[in-house]
Amino acid sequence: MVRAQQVVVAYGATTVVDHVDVTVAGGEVWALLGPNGAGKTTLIECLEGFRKPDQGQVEVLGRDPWRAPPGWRALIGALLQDCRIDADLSAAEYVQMHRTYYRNPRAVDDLLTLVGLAHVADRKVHRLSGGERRRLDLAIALIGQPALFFLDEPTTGFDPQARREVWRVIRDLTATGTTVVLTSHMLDEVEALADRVAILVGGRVRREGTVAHLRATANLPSVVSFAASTDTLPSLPSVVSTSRNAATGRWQLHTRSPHDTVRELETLASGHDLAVVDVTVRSPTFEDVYLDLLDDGDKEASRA
Ligand SMILES: Nc1ncnc2c1ncn2[C@@H]1O[C@H](COP(=O)(O)OP(=O)(O)OP(=O)(O)O)[C@@H](O)[C@H]1O
Repeated sequence: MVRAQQVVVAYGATTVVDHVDVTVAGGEVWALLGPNGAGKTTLIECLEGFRKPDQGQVEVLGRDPWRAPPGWRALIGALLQDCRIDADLSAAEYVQMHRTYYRNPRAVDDLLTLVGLAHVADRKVHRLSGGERRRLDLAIALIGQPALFFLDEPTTGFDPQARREVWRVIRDLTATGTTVVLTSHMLDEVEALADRVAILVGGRVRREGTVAHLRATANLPSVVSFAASTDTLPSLPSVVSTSRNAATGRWQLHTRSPHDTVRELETLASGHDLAVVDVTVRSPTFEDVYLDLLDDGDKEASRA
């Protein structure tokens, strides 16, 4: 669906996309992550045909997006970051107005139901809440039944329940073969939706793979934490490092095998008649993994 090779974009003397390769297969959710200013929007604009790369080849649905015919654009849906809706129309009228731009538009009712806005179909657009407007953006982006869907921060401003509803809409789309290119700073969203992730730092892809692959590569420790009636602890074989929270007095054991650590802790407690209570185990989140990879990326960039 998407193939980009050695894409370079520079603004004046500053290269913001630096020899990037992208491959996205049909029906896949491919997520692009990276800190502010990493070059994500610039790269996505090249894939959408809104920007011509200075170097490299881009092919989307078999065409160069920059020179693609109008029929090509009808196969692409895009939910941009800053859609501003300003109209004295109802939600249904607003969708209907946009339907006239498409050859095979989805029905208004279907679209409003799909994004959970059927109950406000007759409400004026300017009276919709922020989250409802964003859902209306999503409805508009889905009118043409796109084969490839660009989603930029799709759930910004949504409440937790609404976010999950949008995730469901996205999963339903991919189940019917739609391919999704997602950019988001919300790592739980990326973890919930993405089949593959690329991490862009300083215009270069520093890491790529499934969330599980990125987790395994990072190999971050879990934390076993507990309260205990002691000021000293002997070292346990599975523990990488030990710390104690001065305010709460809780112990924290950093470990790559939390099961072993809990077992060793039980043995220690029973052997020394030690009261160990309120034991919790926290695995690294995808956010921990991402931040760790960014640290590594920074080190690699400074070495380069
Ligand atoms: N028209 C322009 N002229 C000069 N510099 C630009 C222009 N557009 C973007 N930039 C710079 O290029 C870099 C990459 O911008 P881009 O918008 O692609 O980043 P991003 O990863 O999408 O960031 P964010 O997460 O903040 O949206 C930034 O440093 C930005 O300031």
